[in-house]
Amino acid sequence: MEKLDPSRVQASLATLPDWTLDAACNAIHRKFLFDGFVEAFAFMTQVALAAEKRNHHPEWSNVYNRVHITLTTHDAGGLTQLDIELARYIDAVAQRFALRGDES
Ligand SMILES: C[C@H](O)[C@H](O)[C@H]1CNC2=NC(N)=NC(=O)C2=N1
Repeated sequence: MEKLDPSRVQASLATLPDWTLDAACNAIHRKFLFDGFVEAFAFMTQVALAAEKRNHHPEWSNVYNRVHITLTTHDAGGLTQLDIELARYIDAVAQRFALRGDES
């Protein structure tokens, strides 16, 4: 999978307003705040199954009701279309939960 060039990254991010690009433009990240651990883990379970199906996996951490996700393509050394598509899927899953915000 080809690394996206900077203009493609910018264009894709325009459609993913809740995701932040890192300084090196090699990864995007988003923080989620759920009602509690059960909701956070249910969200993670759905994302995990989709990630495994795509063979494209998030870097993430969870503390109680917080989930922090970073997406990058290790094999390409940066962002690819796989990250953009996984981010879109993750946003769709998150929409089914009552998010308390994405502040940390
Ligand atoms: C061997 C296996 O196919 C690769 O390591 C896959 C697995 N999941 C992956 N996930 C992500 N985010 N980036 C990768 O480059 C990647 N590579």
